[in-house]
Amino acid sequence: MTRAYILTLSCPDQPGLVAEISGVLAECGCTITSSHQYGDEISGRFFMRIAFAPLKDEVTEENLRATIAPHAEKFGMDWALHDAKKPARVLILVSRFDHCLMDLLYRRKRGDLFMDVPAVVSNHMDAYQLTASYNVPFVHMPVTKDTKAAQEEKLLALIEDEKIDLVVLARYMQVLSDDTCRKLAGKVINIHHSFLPSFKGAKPYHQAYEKGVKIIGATAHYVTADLDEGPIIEQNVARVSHALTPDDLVSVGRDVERVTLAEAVKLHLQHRVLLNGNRTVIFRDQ
Ligand SMILES: Nc1nc2c(c(=O)[nH]1)N[C@@H](CN(C=O)c1ccc(C(=O)N[C@@H](CCC(=O)O)C(=O)O)cc1)CN2
Repeated sequence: MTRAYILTLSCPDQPGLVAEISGVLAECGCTITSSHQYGDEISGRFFMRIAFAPLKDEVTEENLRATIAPHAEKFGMDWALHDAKKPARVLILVSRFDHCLMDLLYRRKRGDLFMDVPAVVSNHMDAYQLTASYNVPFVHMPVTKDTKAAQEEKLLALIEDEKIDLVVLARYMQVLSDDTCRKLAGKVINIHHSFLPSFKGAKPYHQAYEKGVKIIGATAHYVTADLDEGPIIEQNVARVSHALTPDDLVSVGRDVERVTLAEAVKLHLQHRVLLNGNRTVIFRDQ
């Protein structure tokens, strides 16, 4: 099987970074298949994503890491090397509304999302049938004010036991604790059903209706302890009119939400999203 890797990195910007990294990969007998870089003038940081393939069998992930490490240290890089042929293990959390869950499971079945889904977790039973229809294990974790902490401990144990790489909140309507957010930093993506920063909270469509907006949207972002404030990955919008009721807005929003979340998950799985403080750098292939 042909091997392929993705290197992502960020560091203080300075001359010679691209030459240094491409030189290291050439030294390892690797060919670069795609490369994106960006220098943020305001933060002074440099960001890079390189997809490459070894041309020699003796080049392994282990010796690639050993070769890259001293060069990365020299430049103070935050870096990660990913095996592009290894599917990520993704845990999906959902409450009652299953449109985003259905979209993710369908795209995985079609091969549009390169991931394994060891389980779906929900605080309700509404999504059980859908999950079962995709032969994915369903874990029911009801949450009340009294059981929230204990249920989050069970969730963290499941994430560890299943070696989960990414948690997706696909309309999961419980706020994760600060401690859980810290432990899972950069590994949880949420779909918020508004065009953030407008209409934060649990009922954005009703807020939008009351405001009489002409455009509604959805926002996929990394989850932080600050509700609906995490780094934004993807956003989309749809035009609406005065004639639409709050329920109509919910209906229009479903398609915007599922498309926005699926795109954000795809970008993350392809290691095209790099964190830049509370913002993101997105390296799309077109
Ligand atoms: N730590 C975080 N946890 C979660 C976030 C987040 O940004 N940070 N996003 C939410 C999803 N969400 C909006 O996108 C959201 C979900 C729920 C609520 C809310 O107020 N929930 C109430 C309970 C509501 C219910 O039981 O139906 C609450 O938790 O008291 C606001 C926003 C997912 N988690």
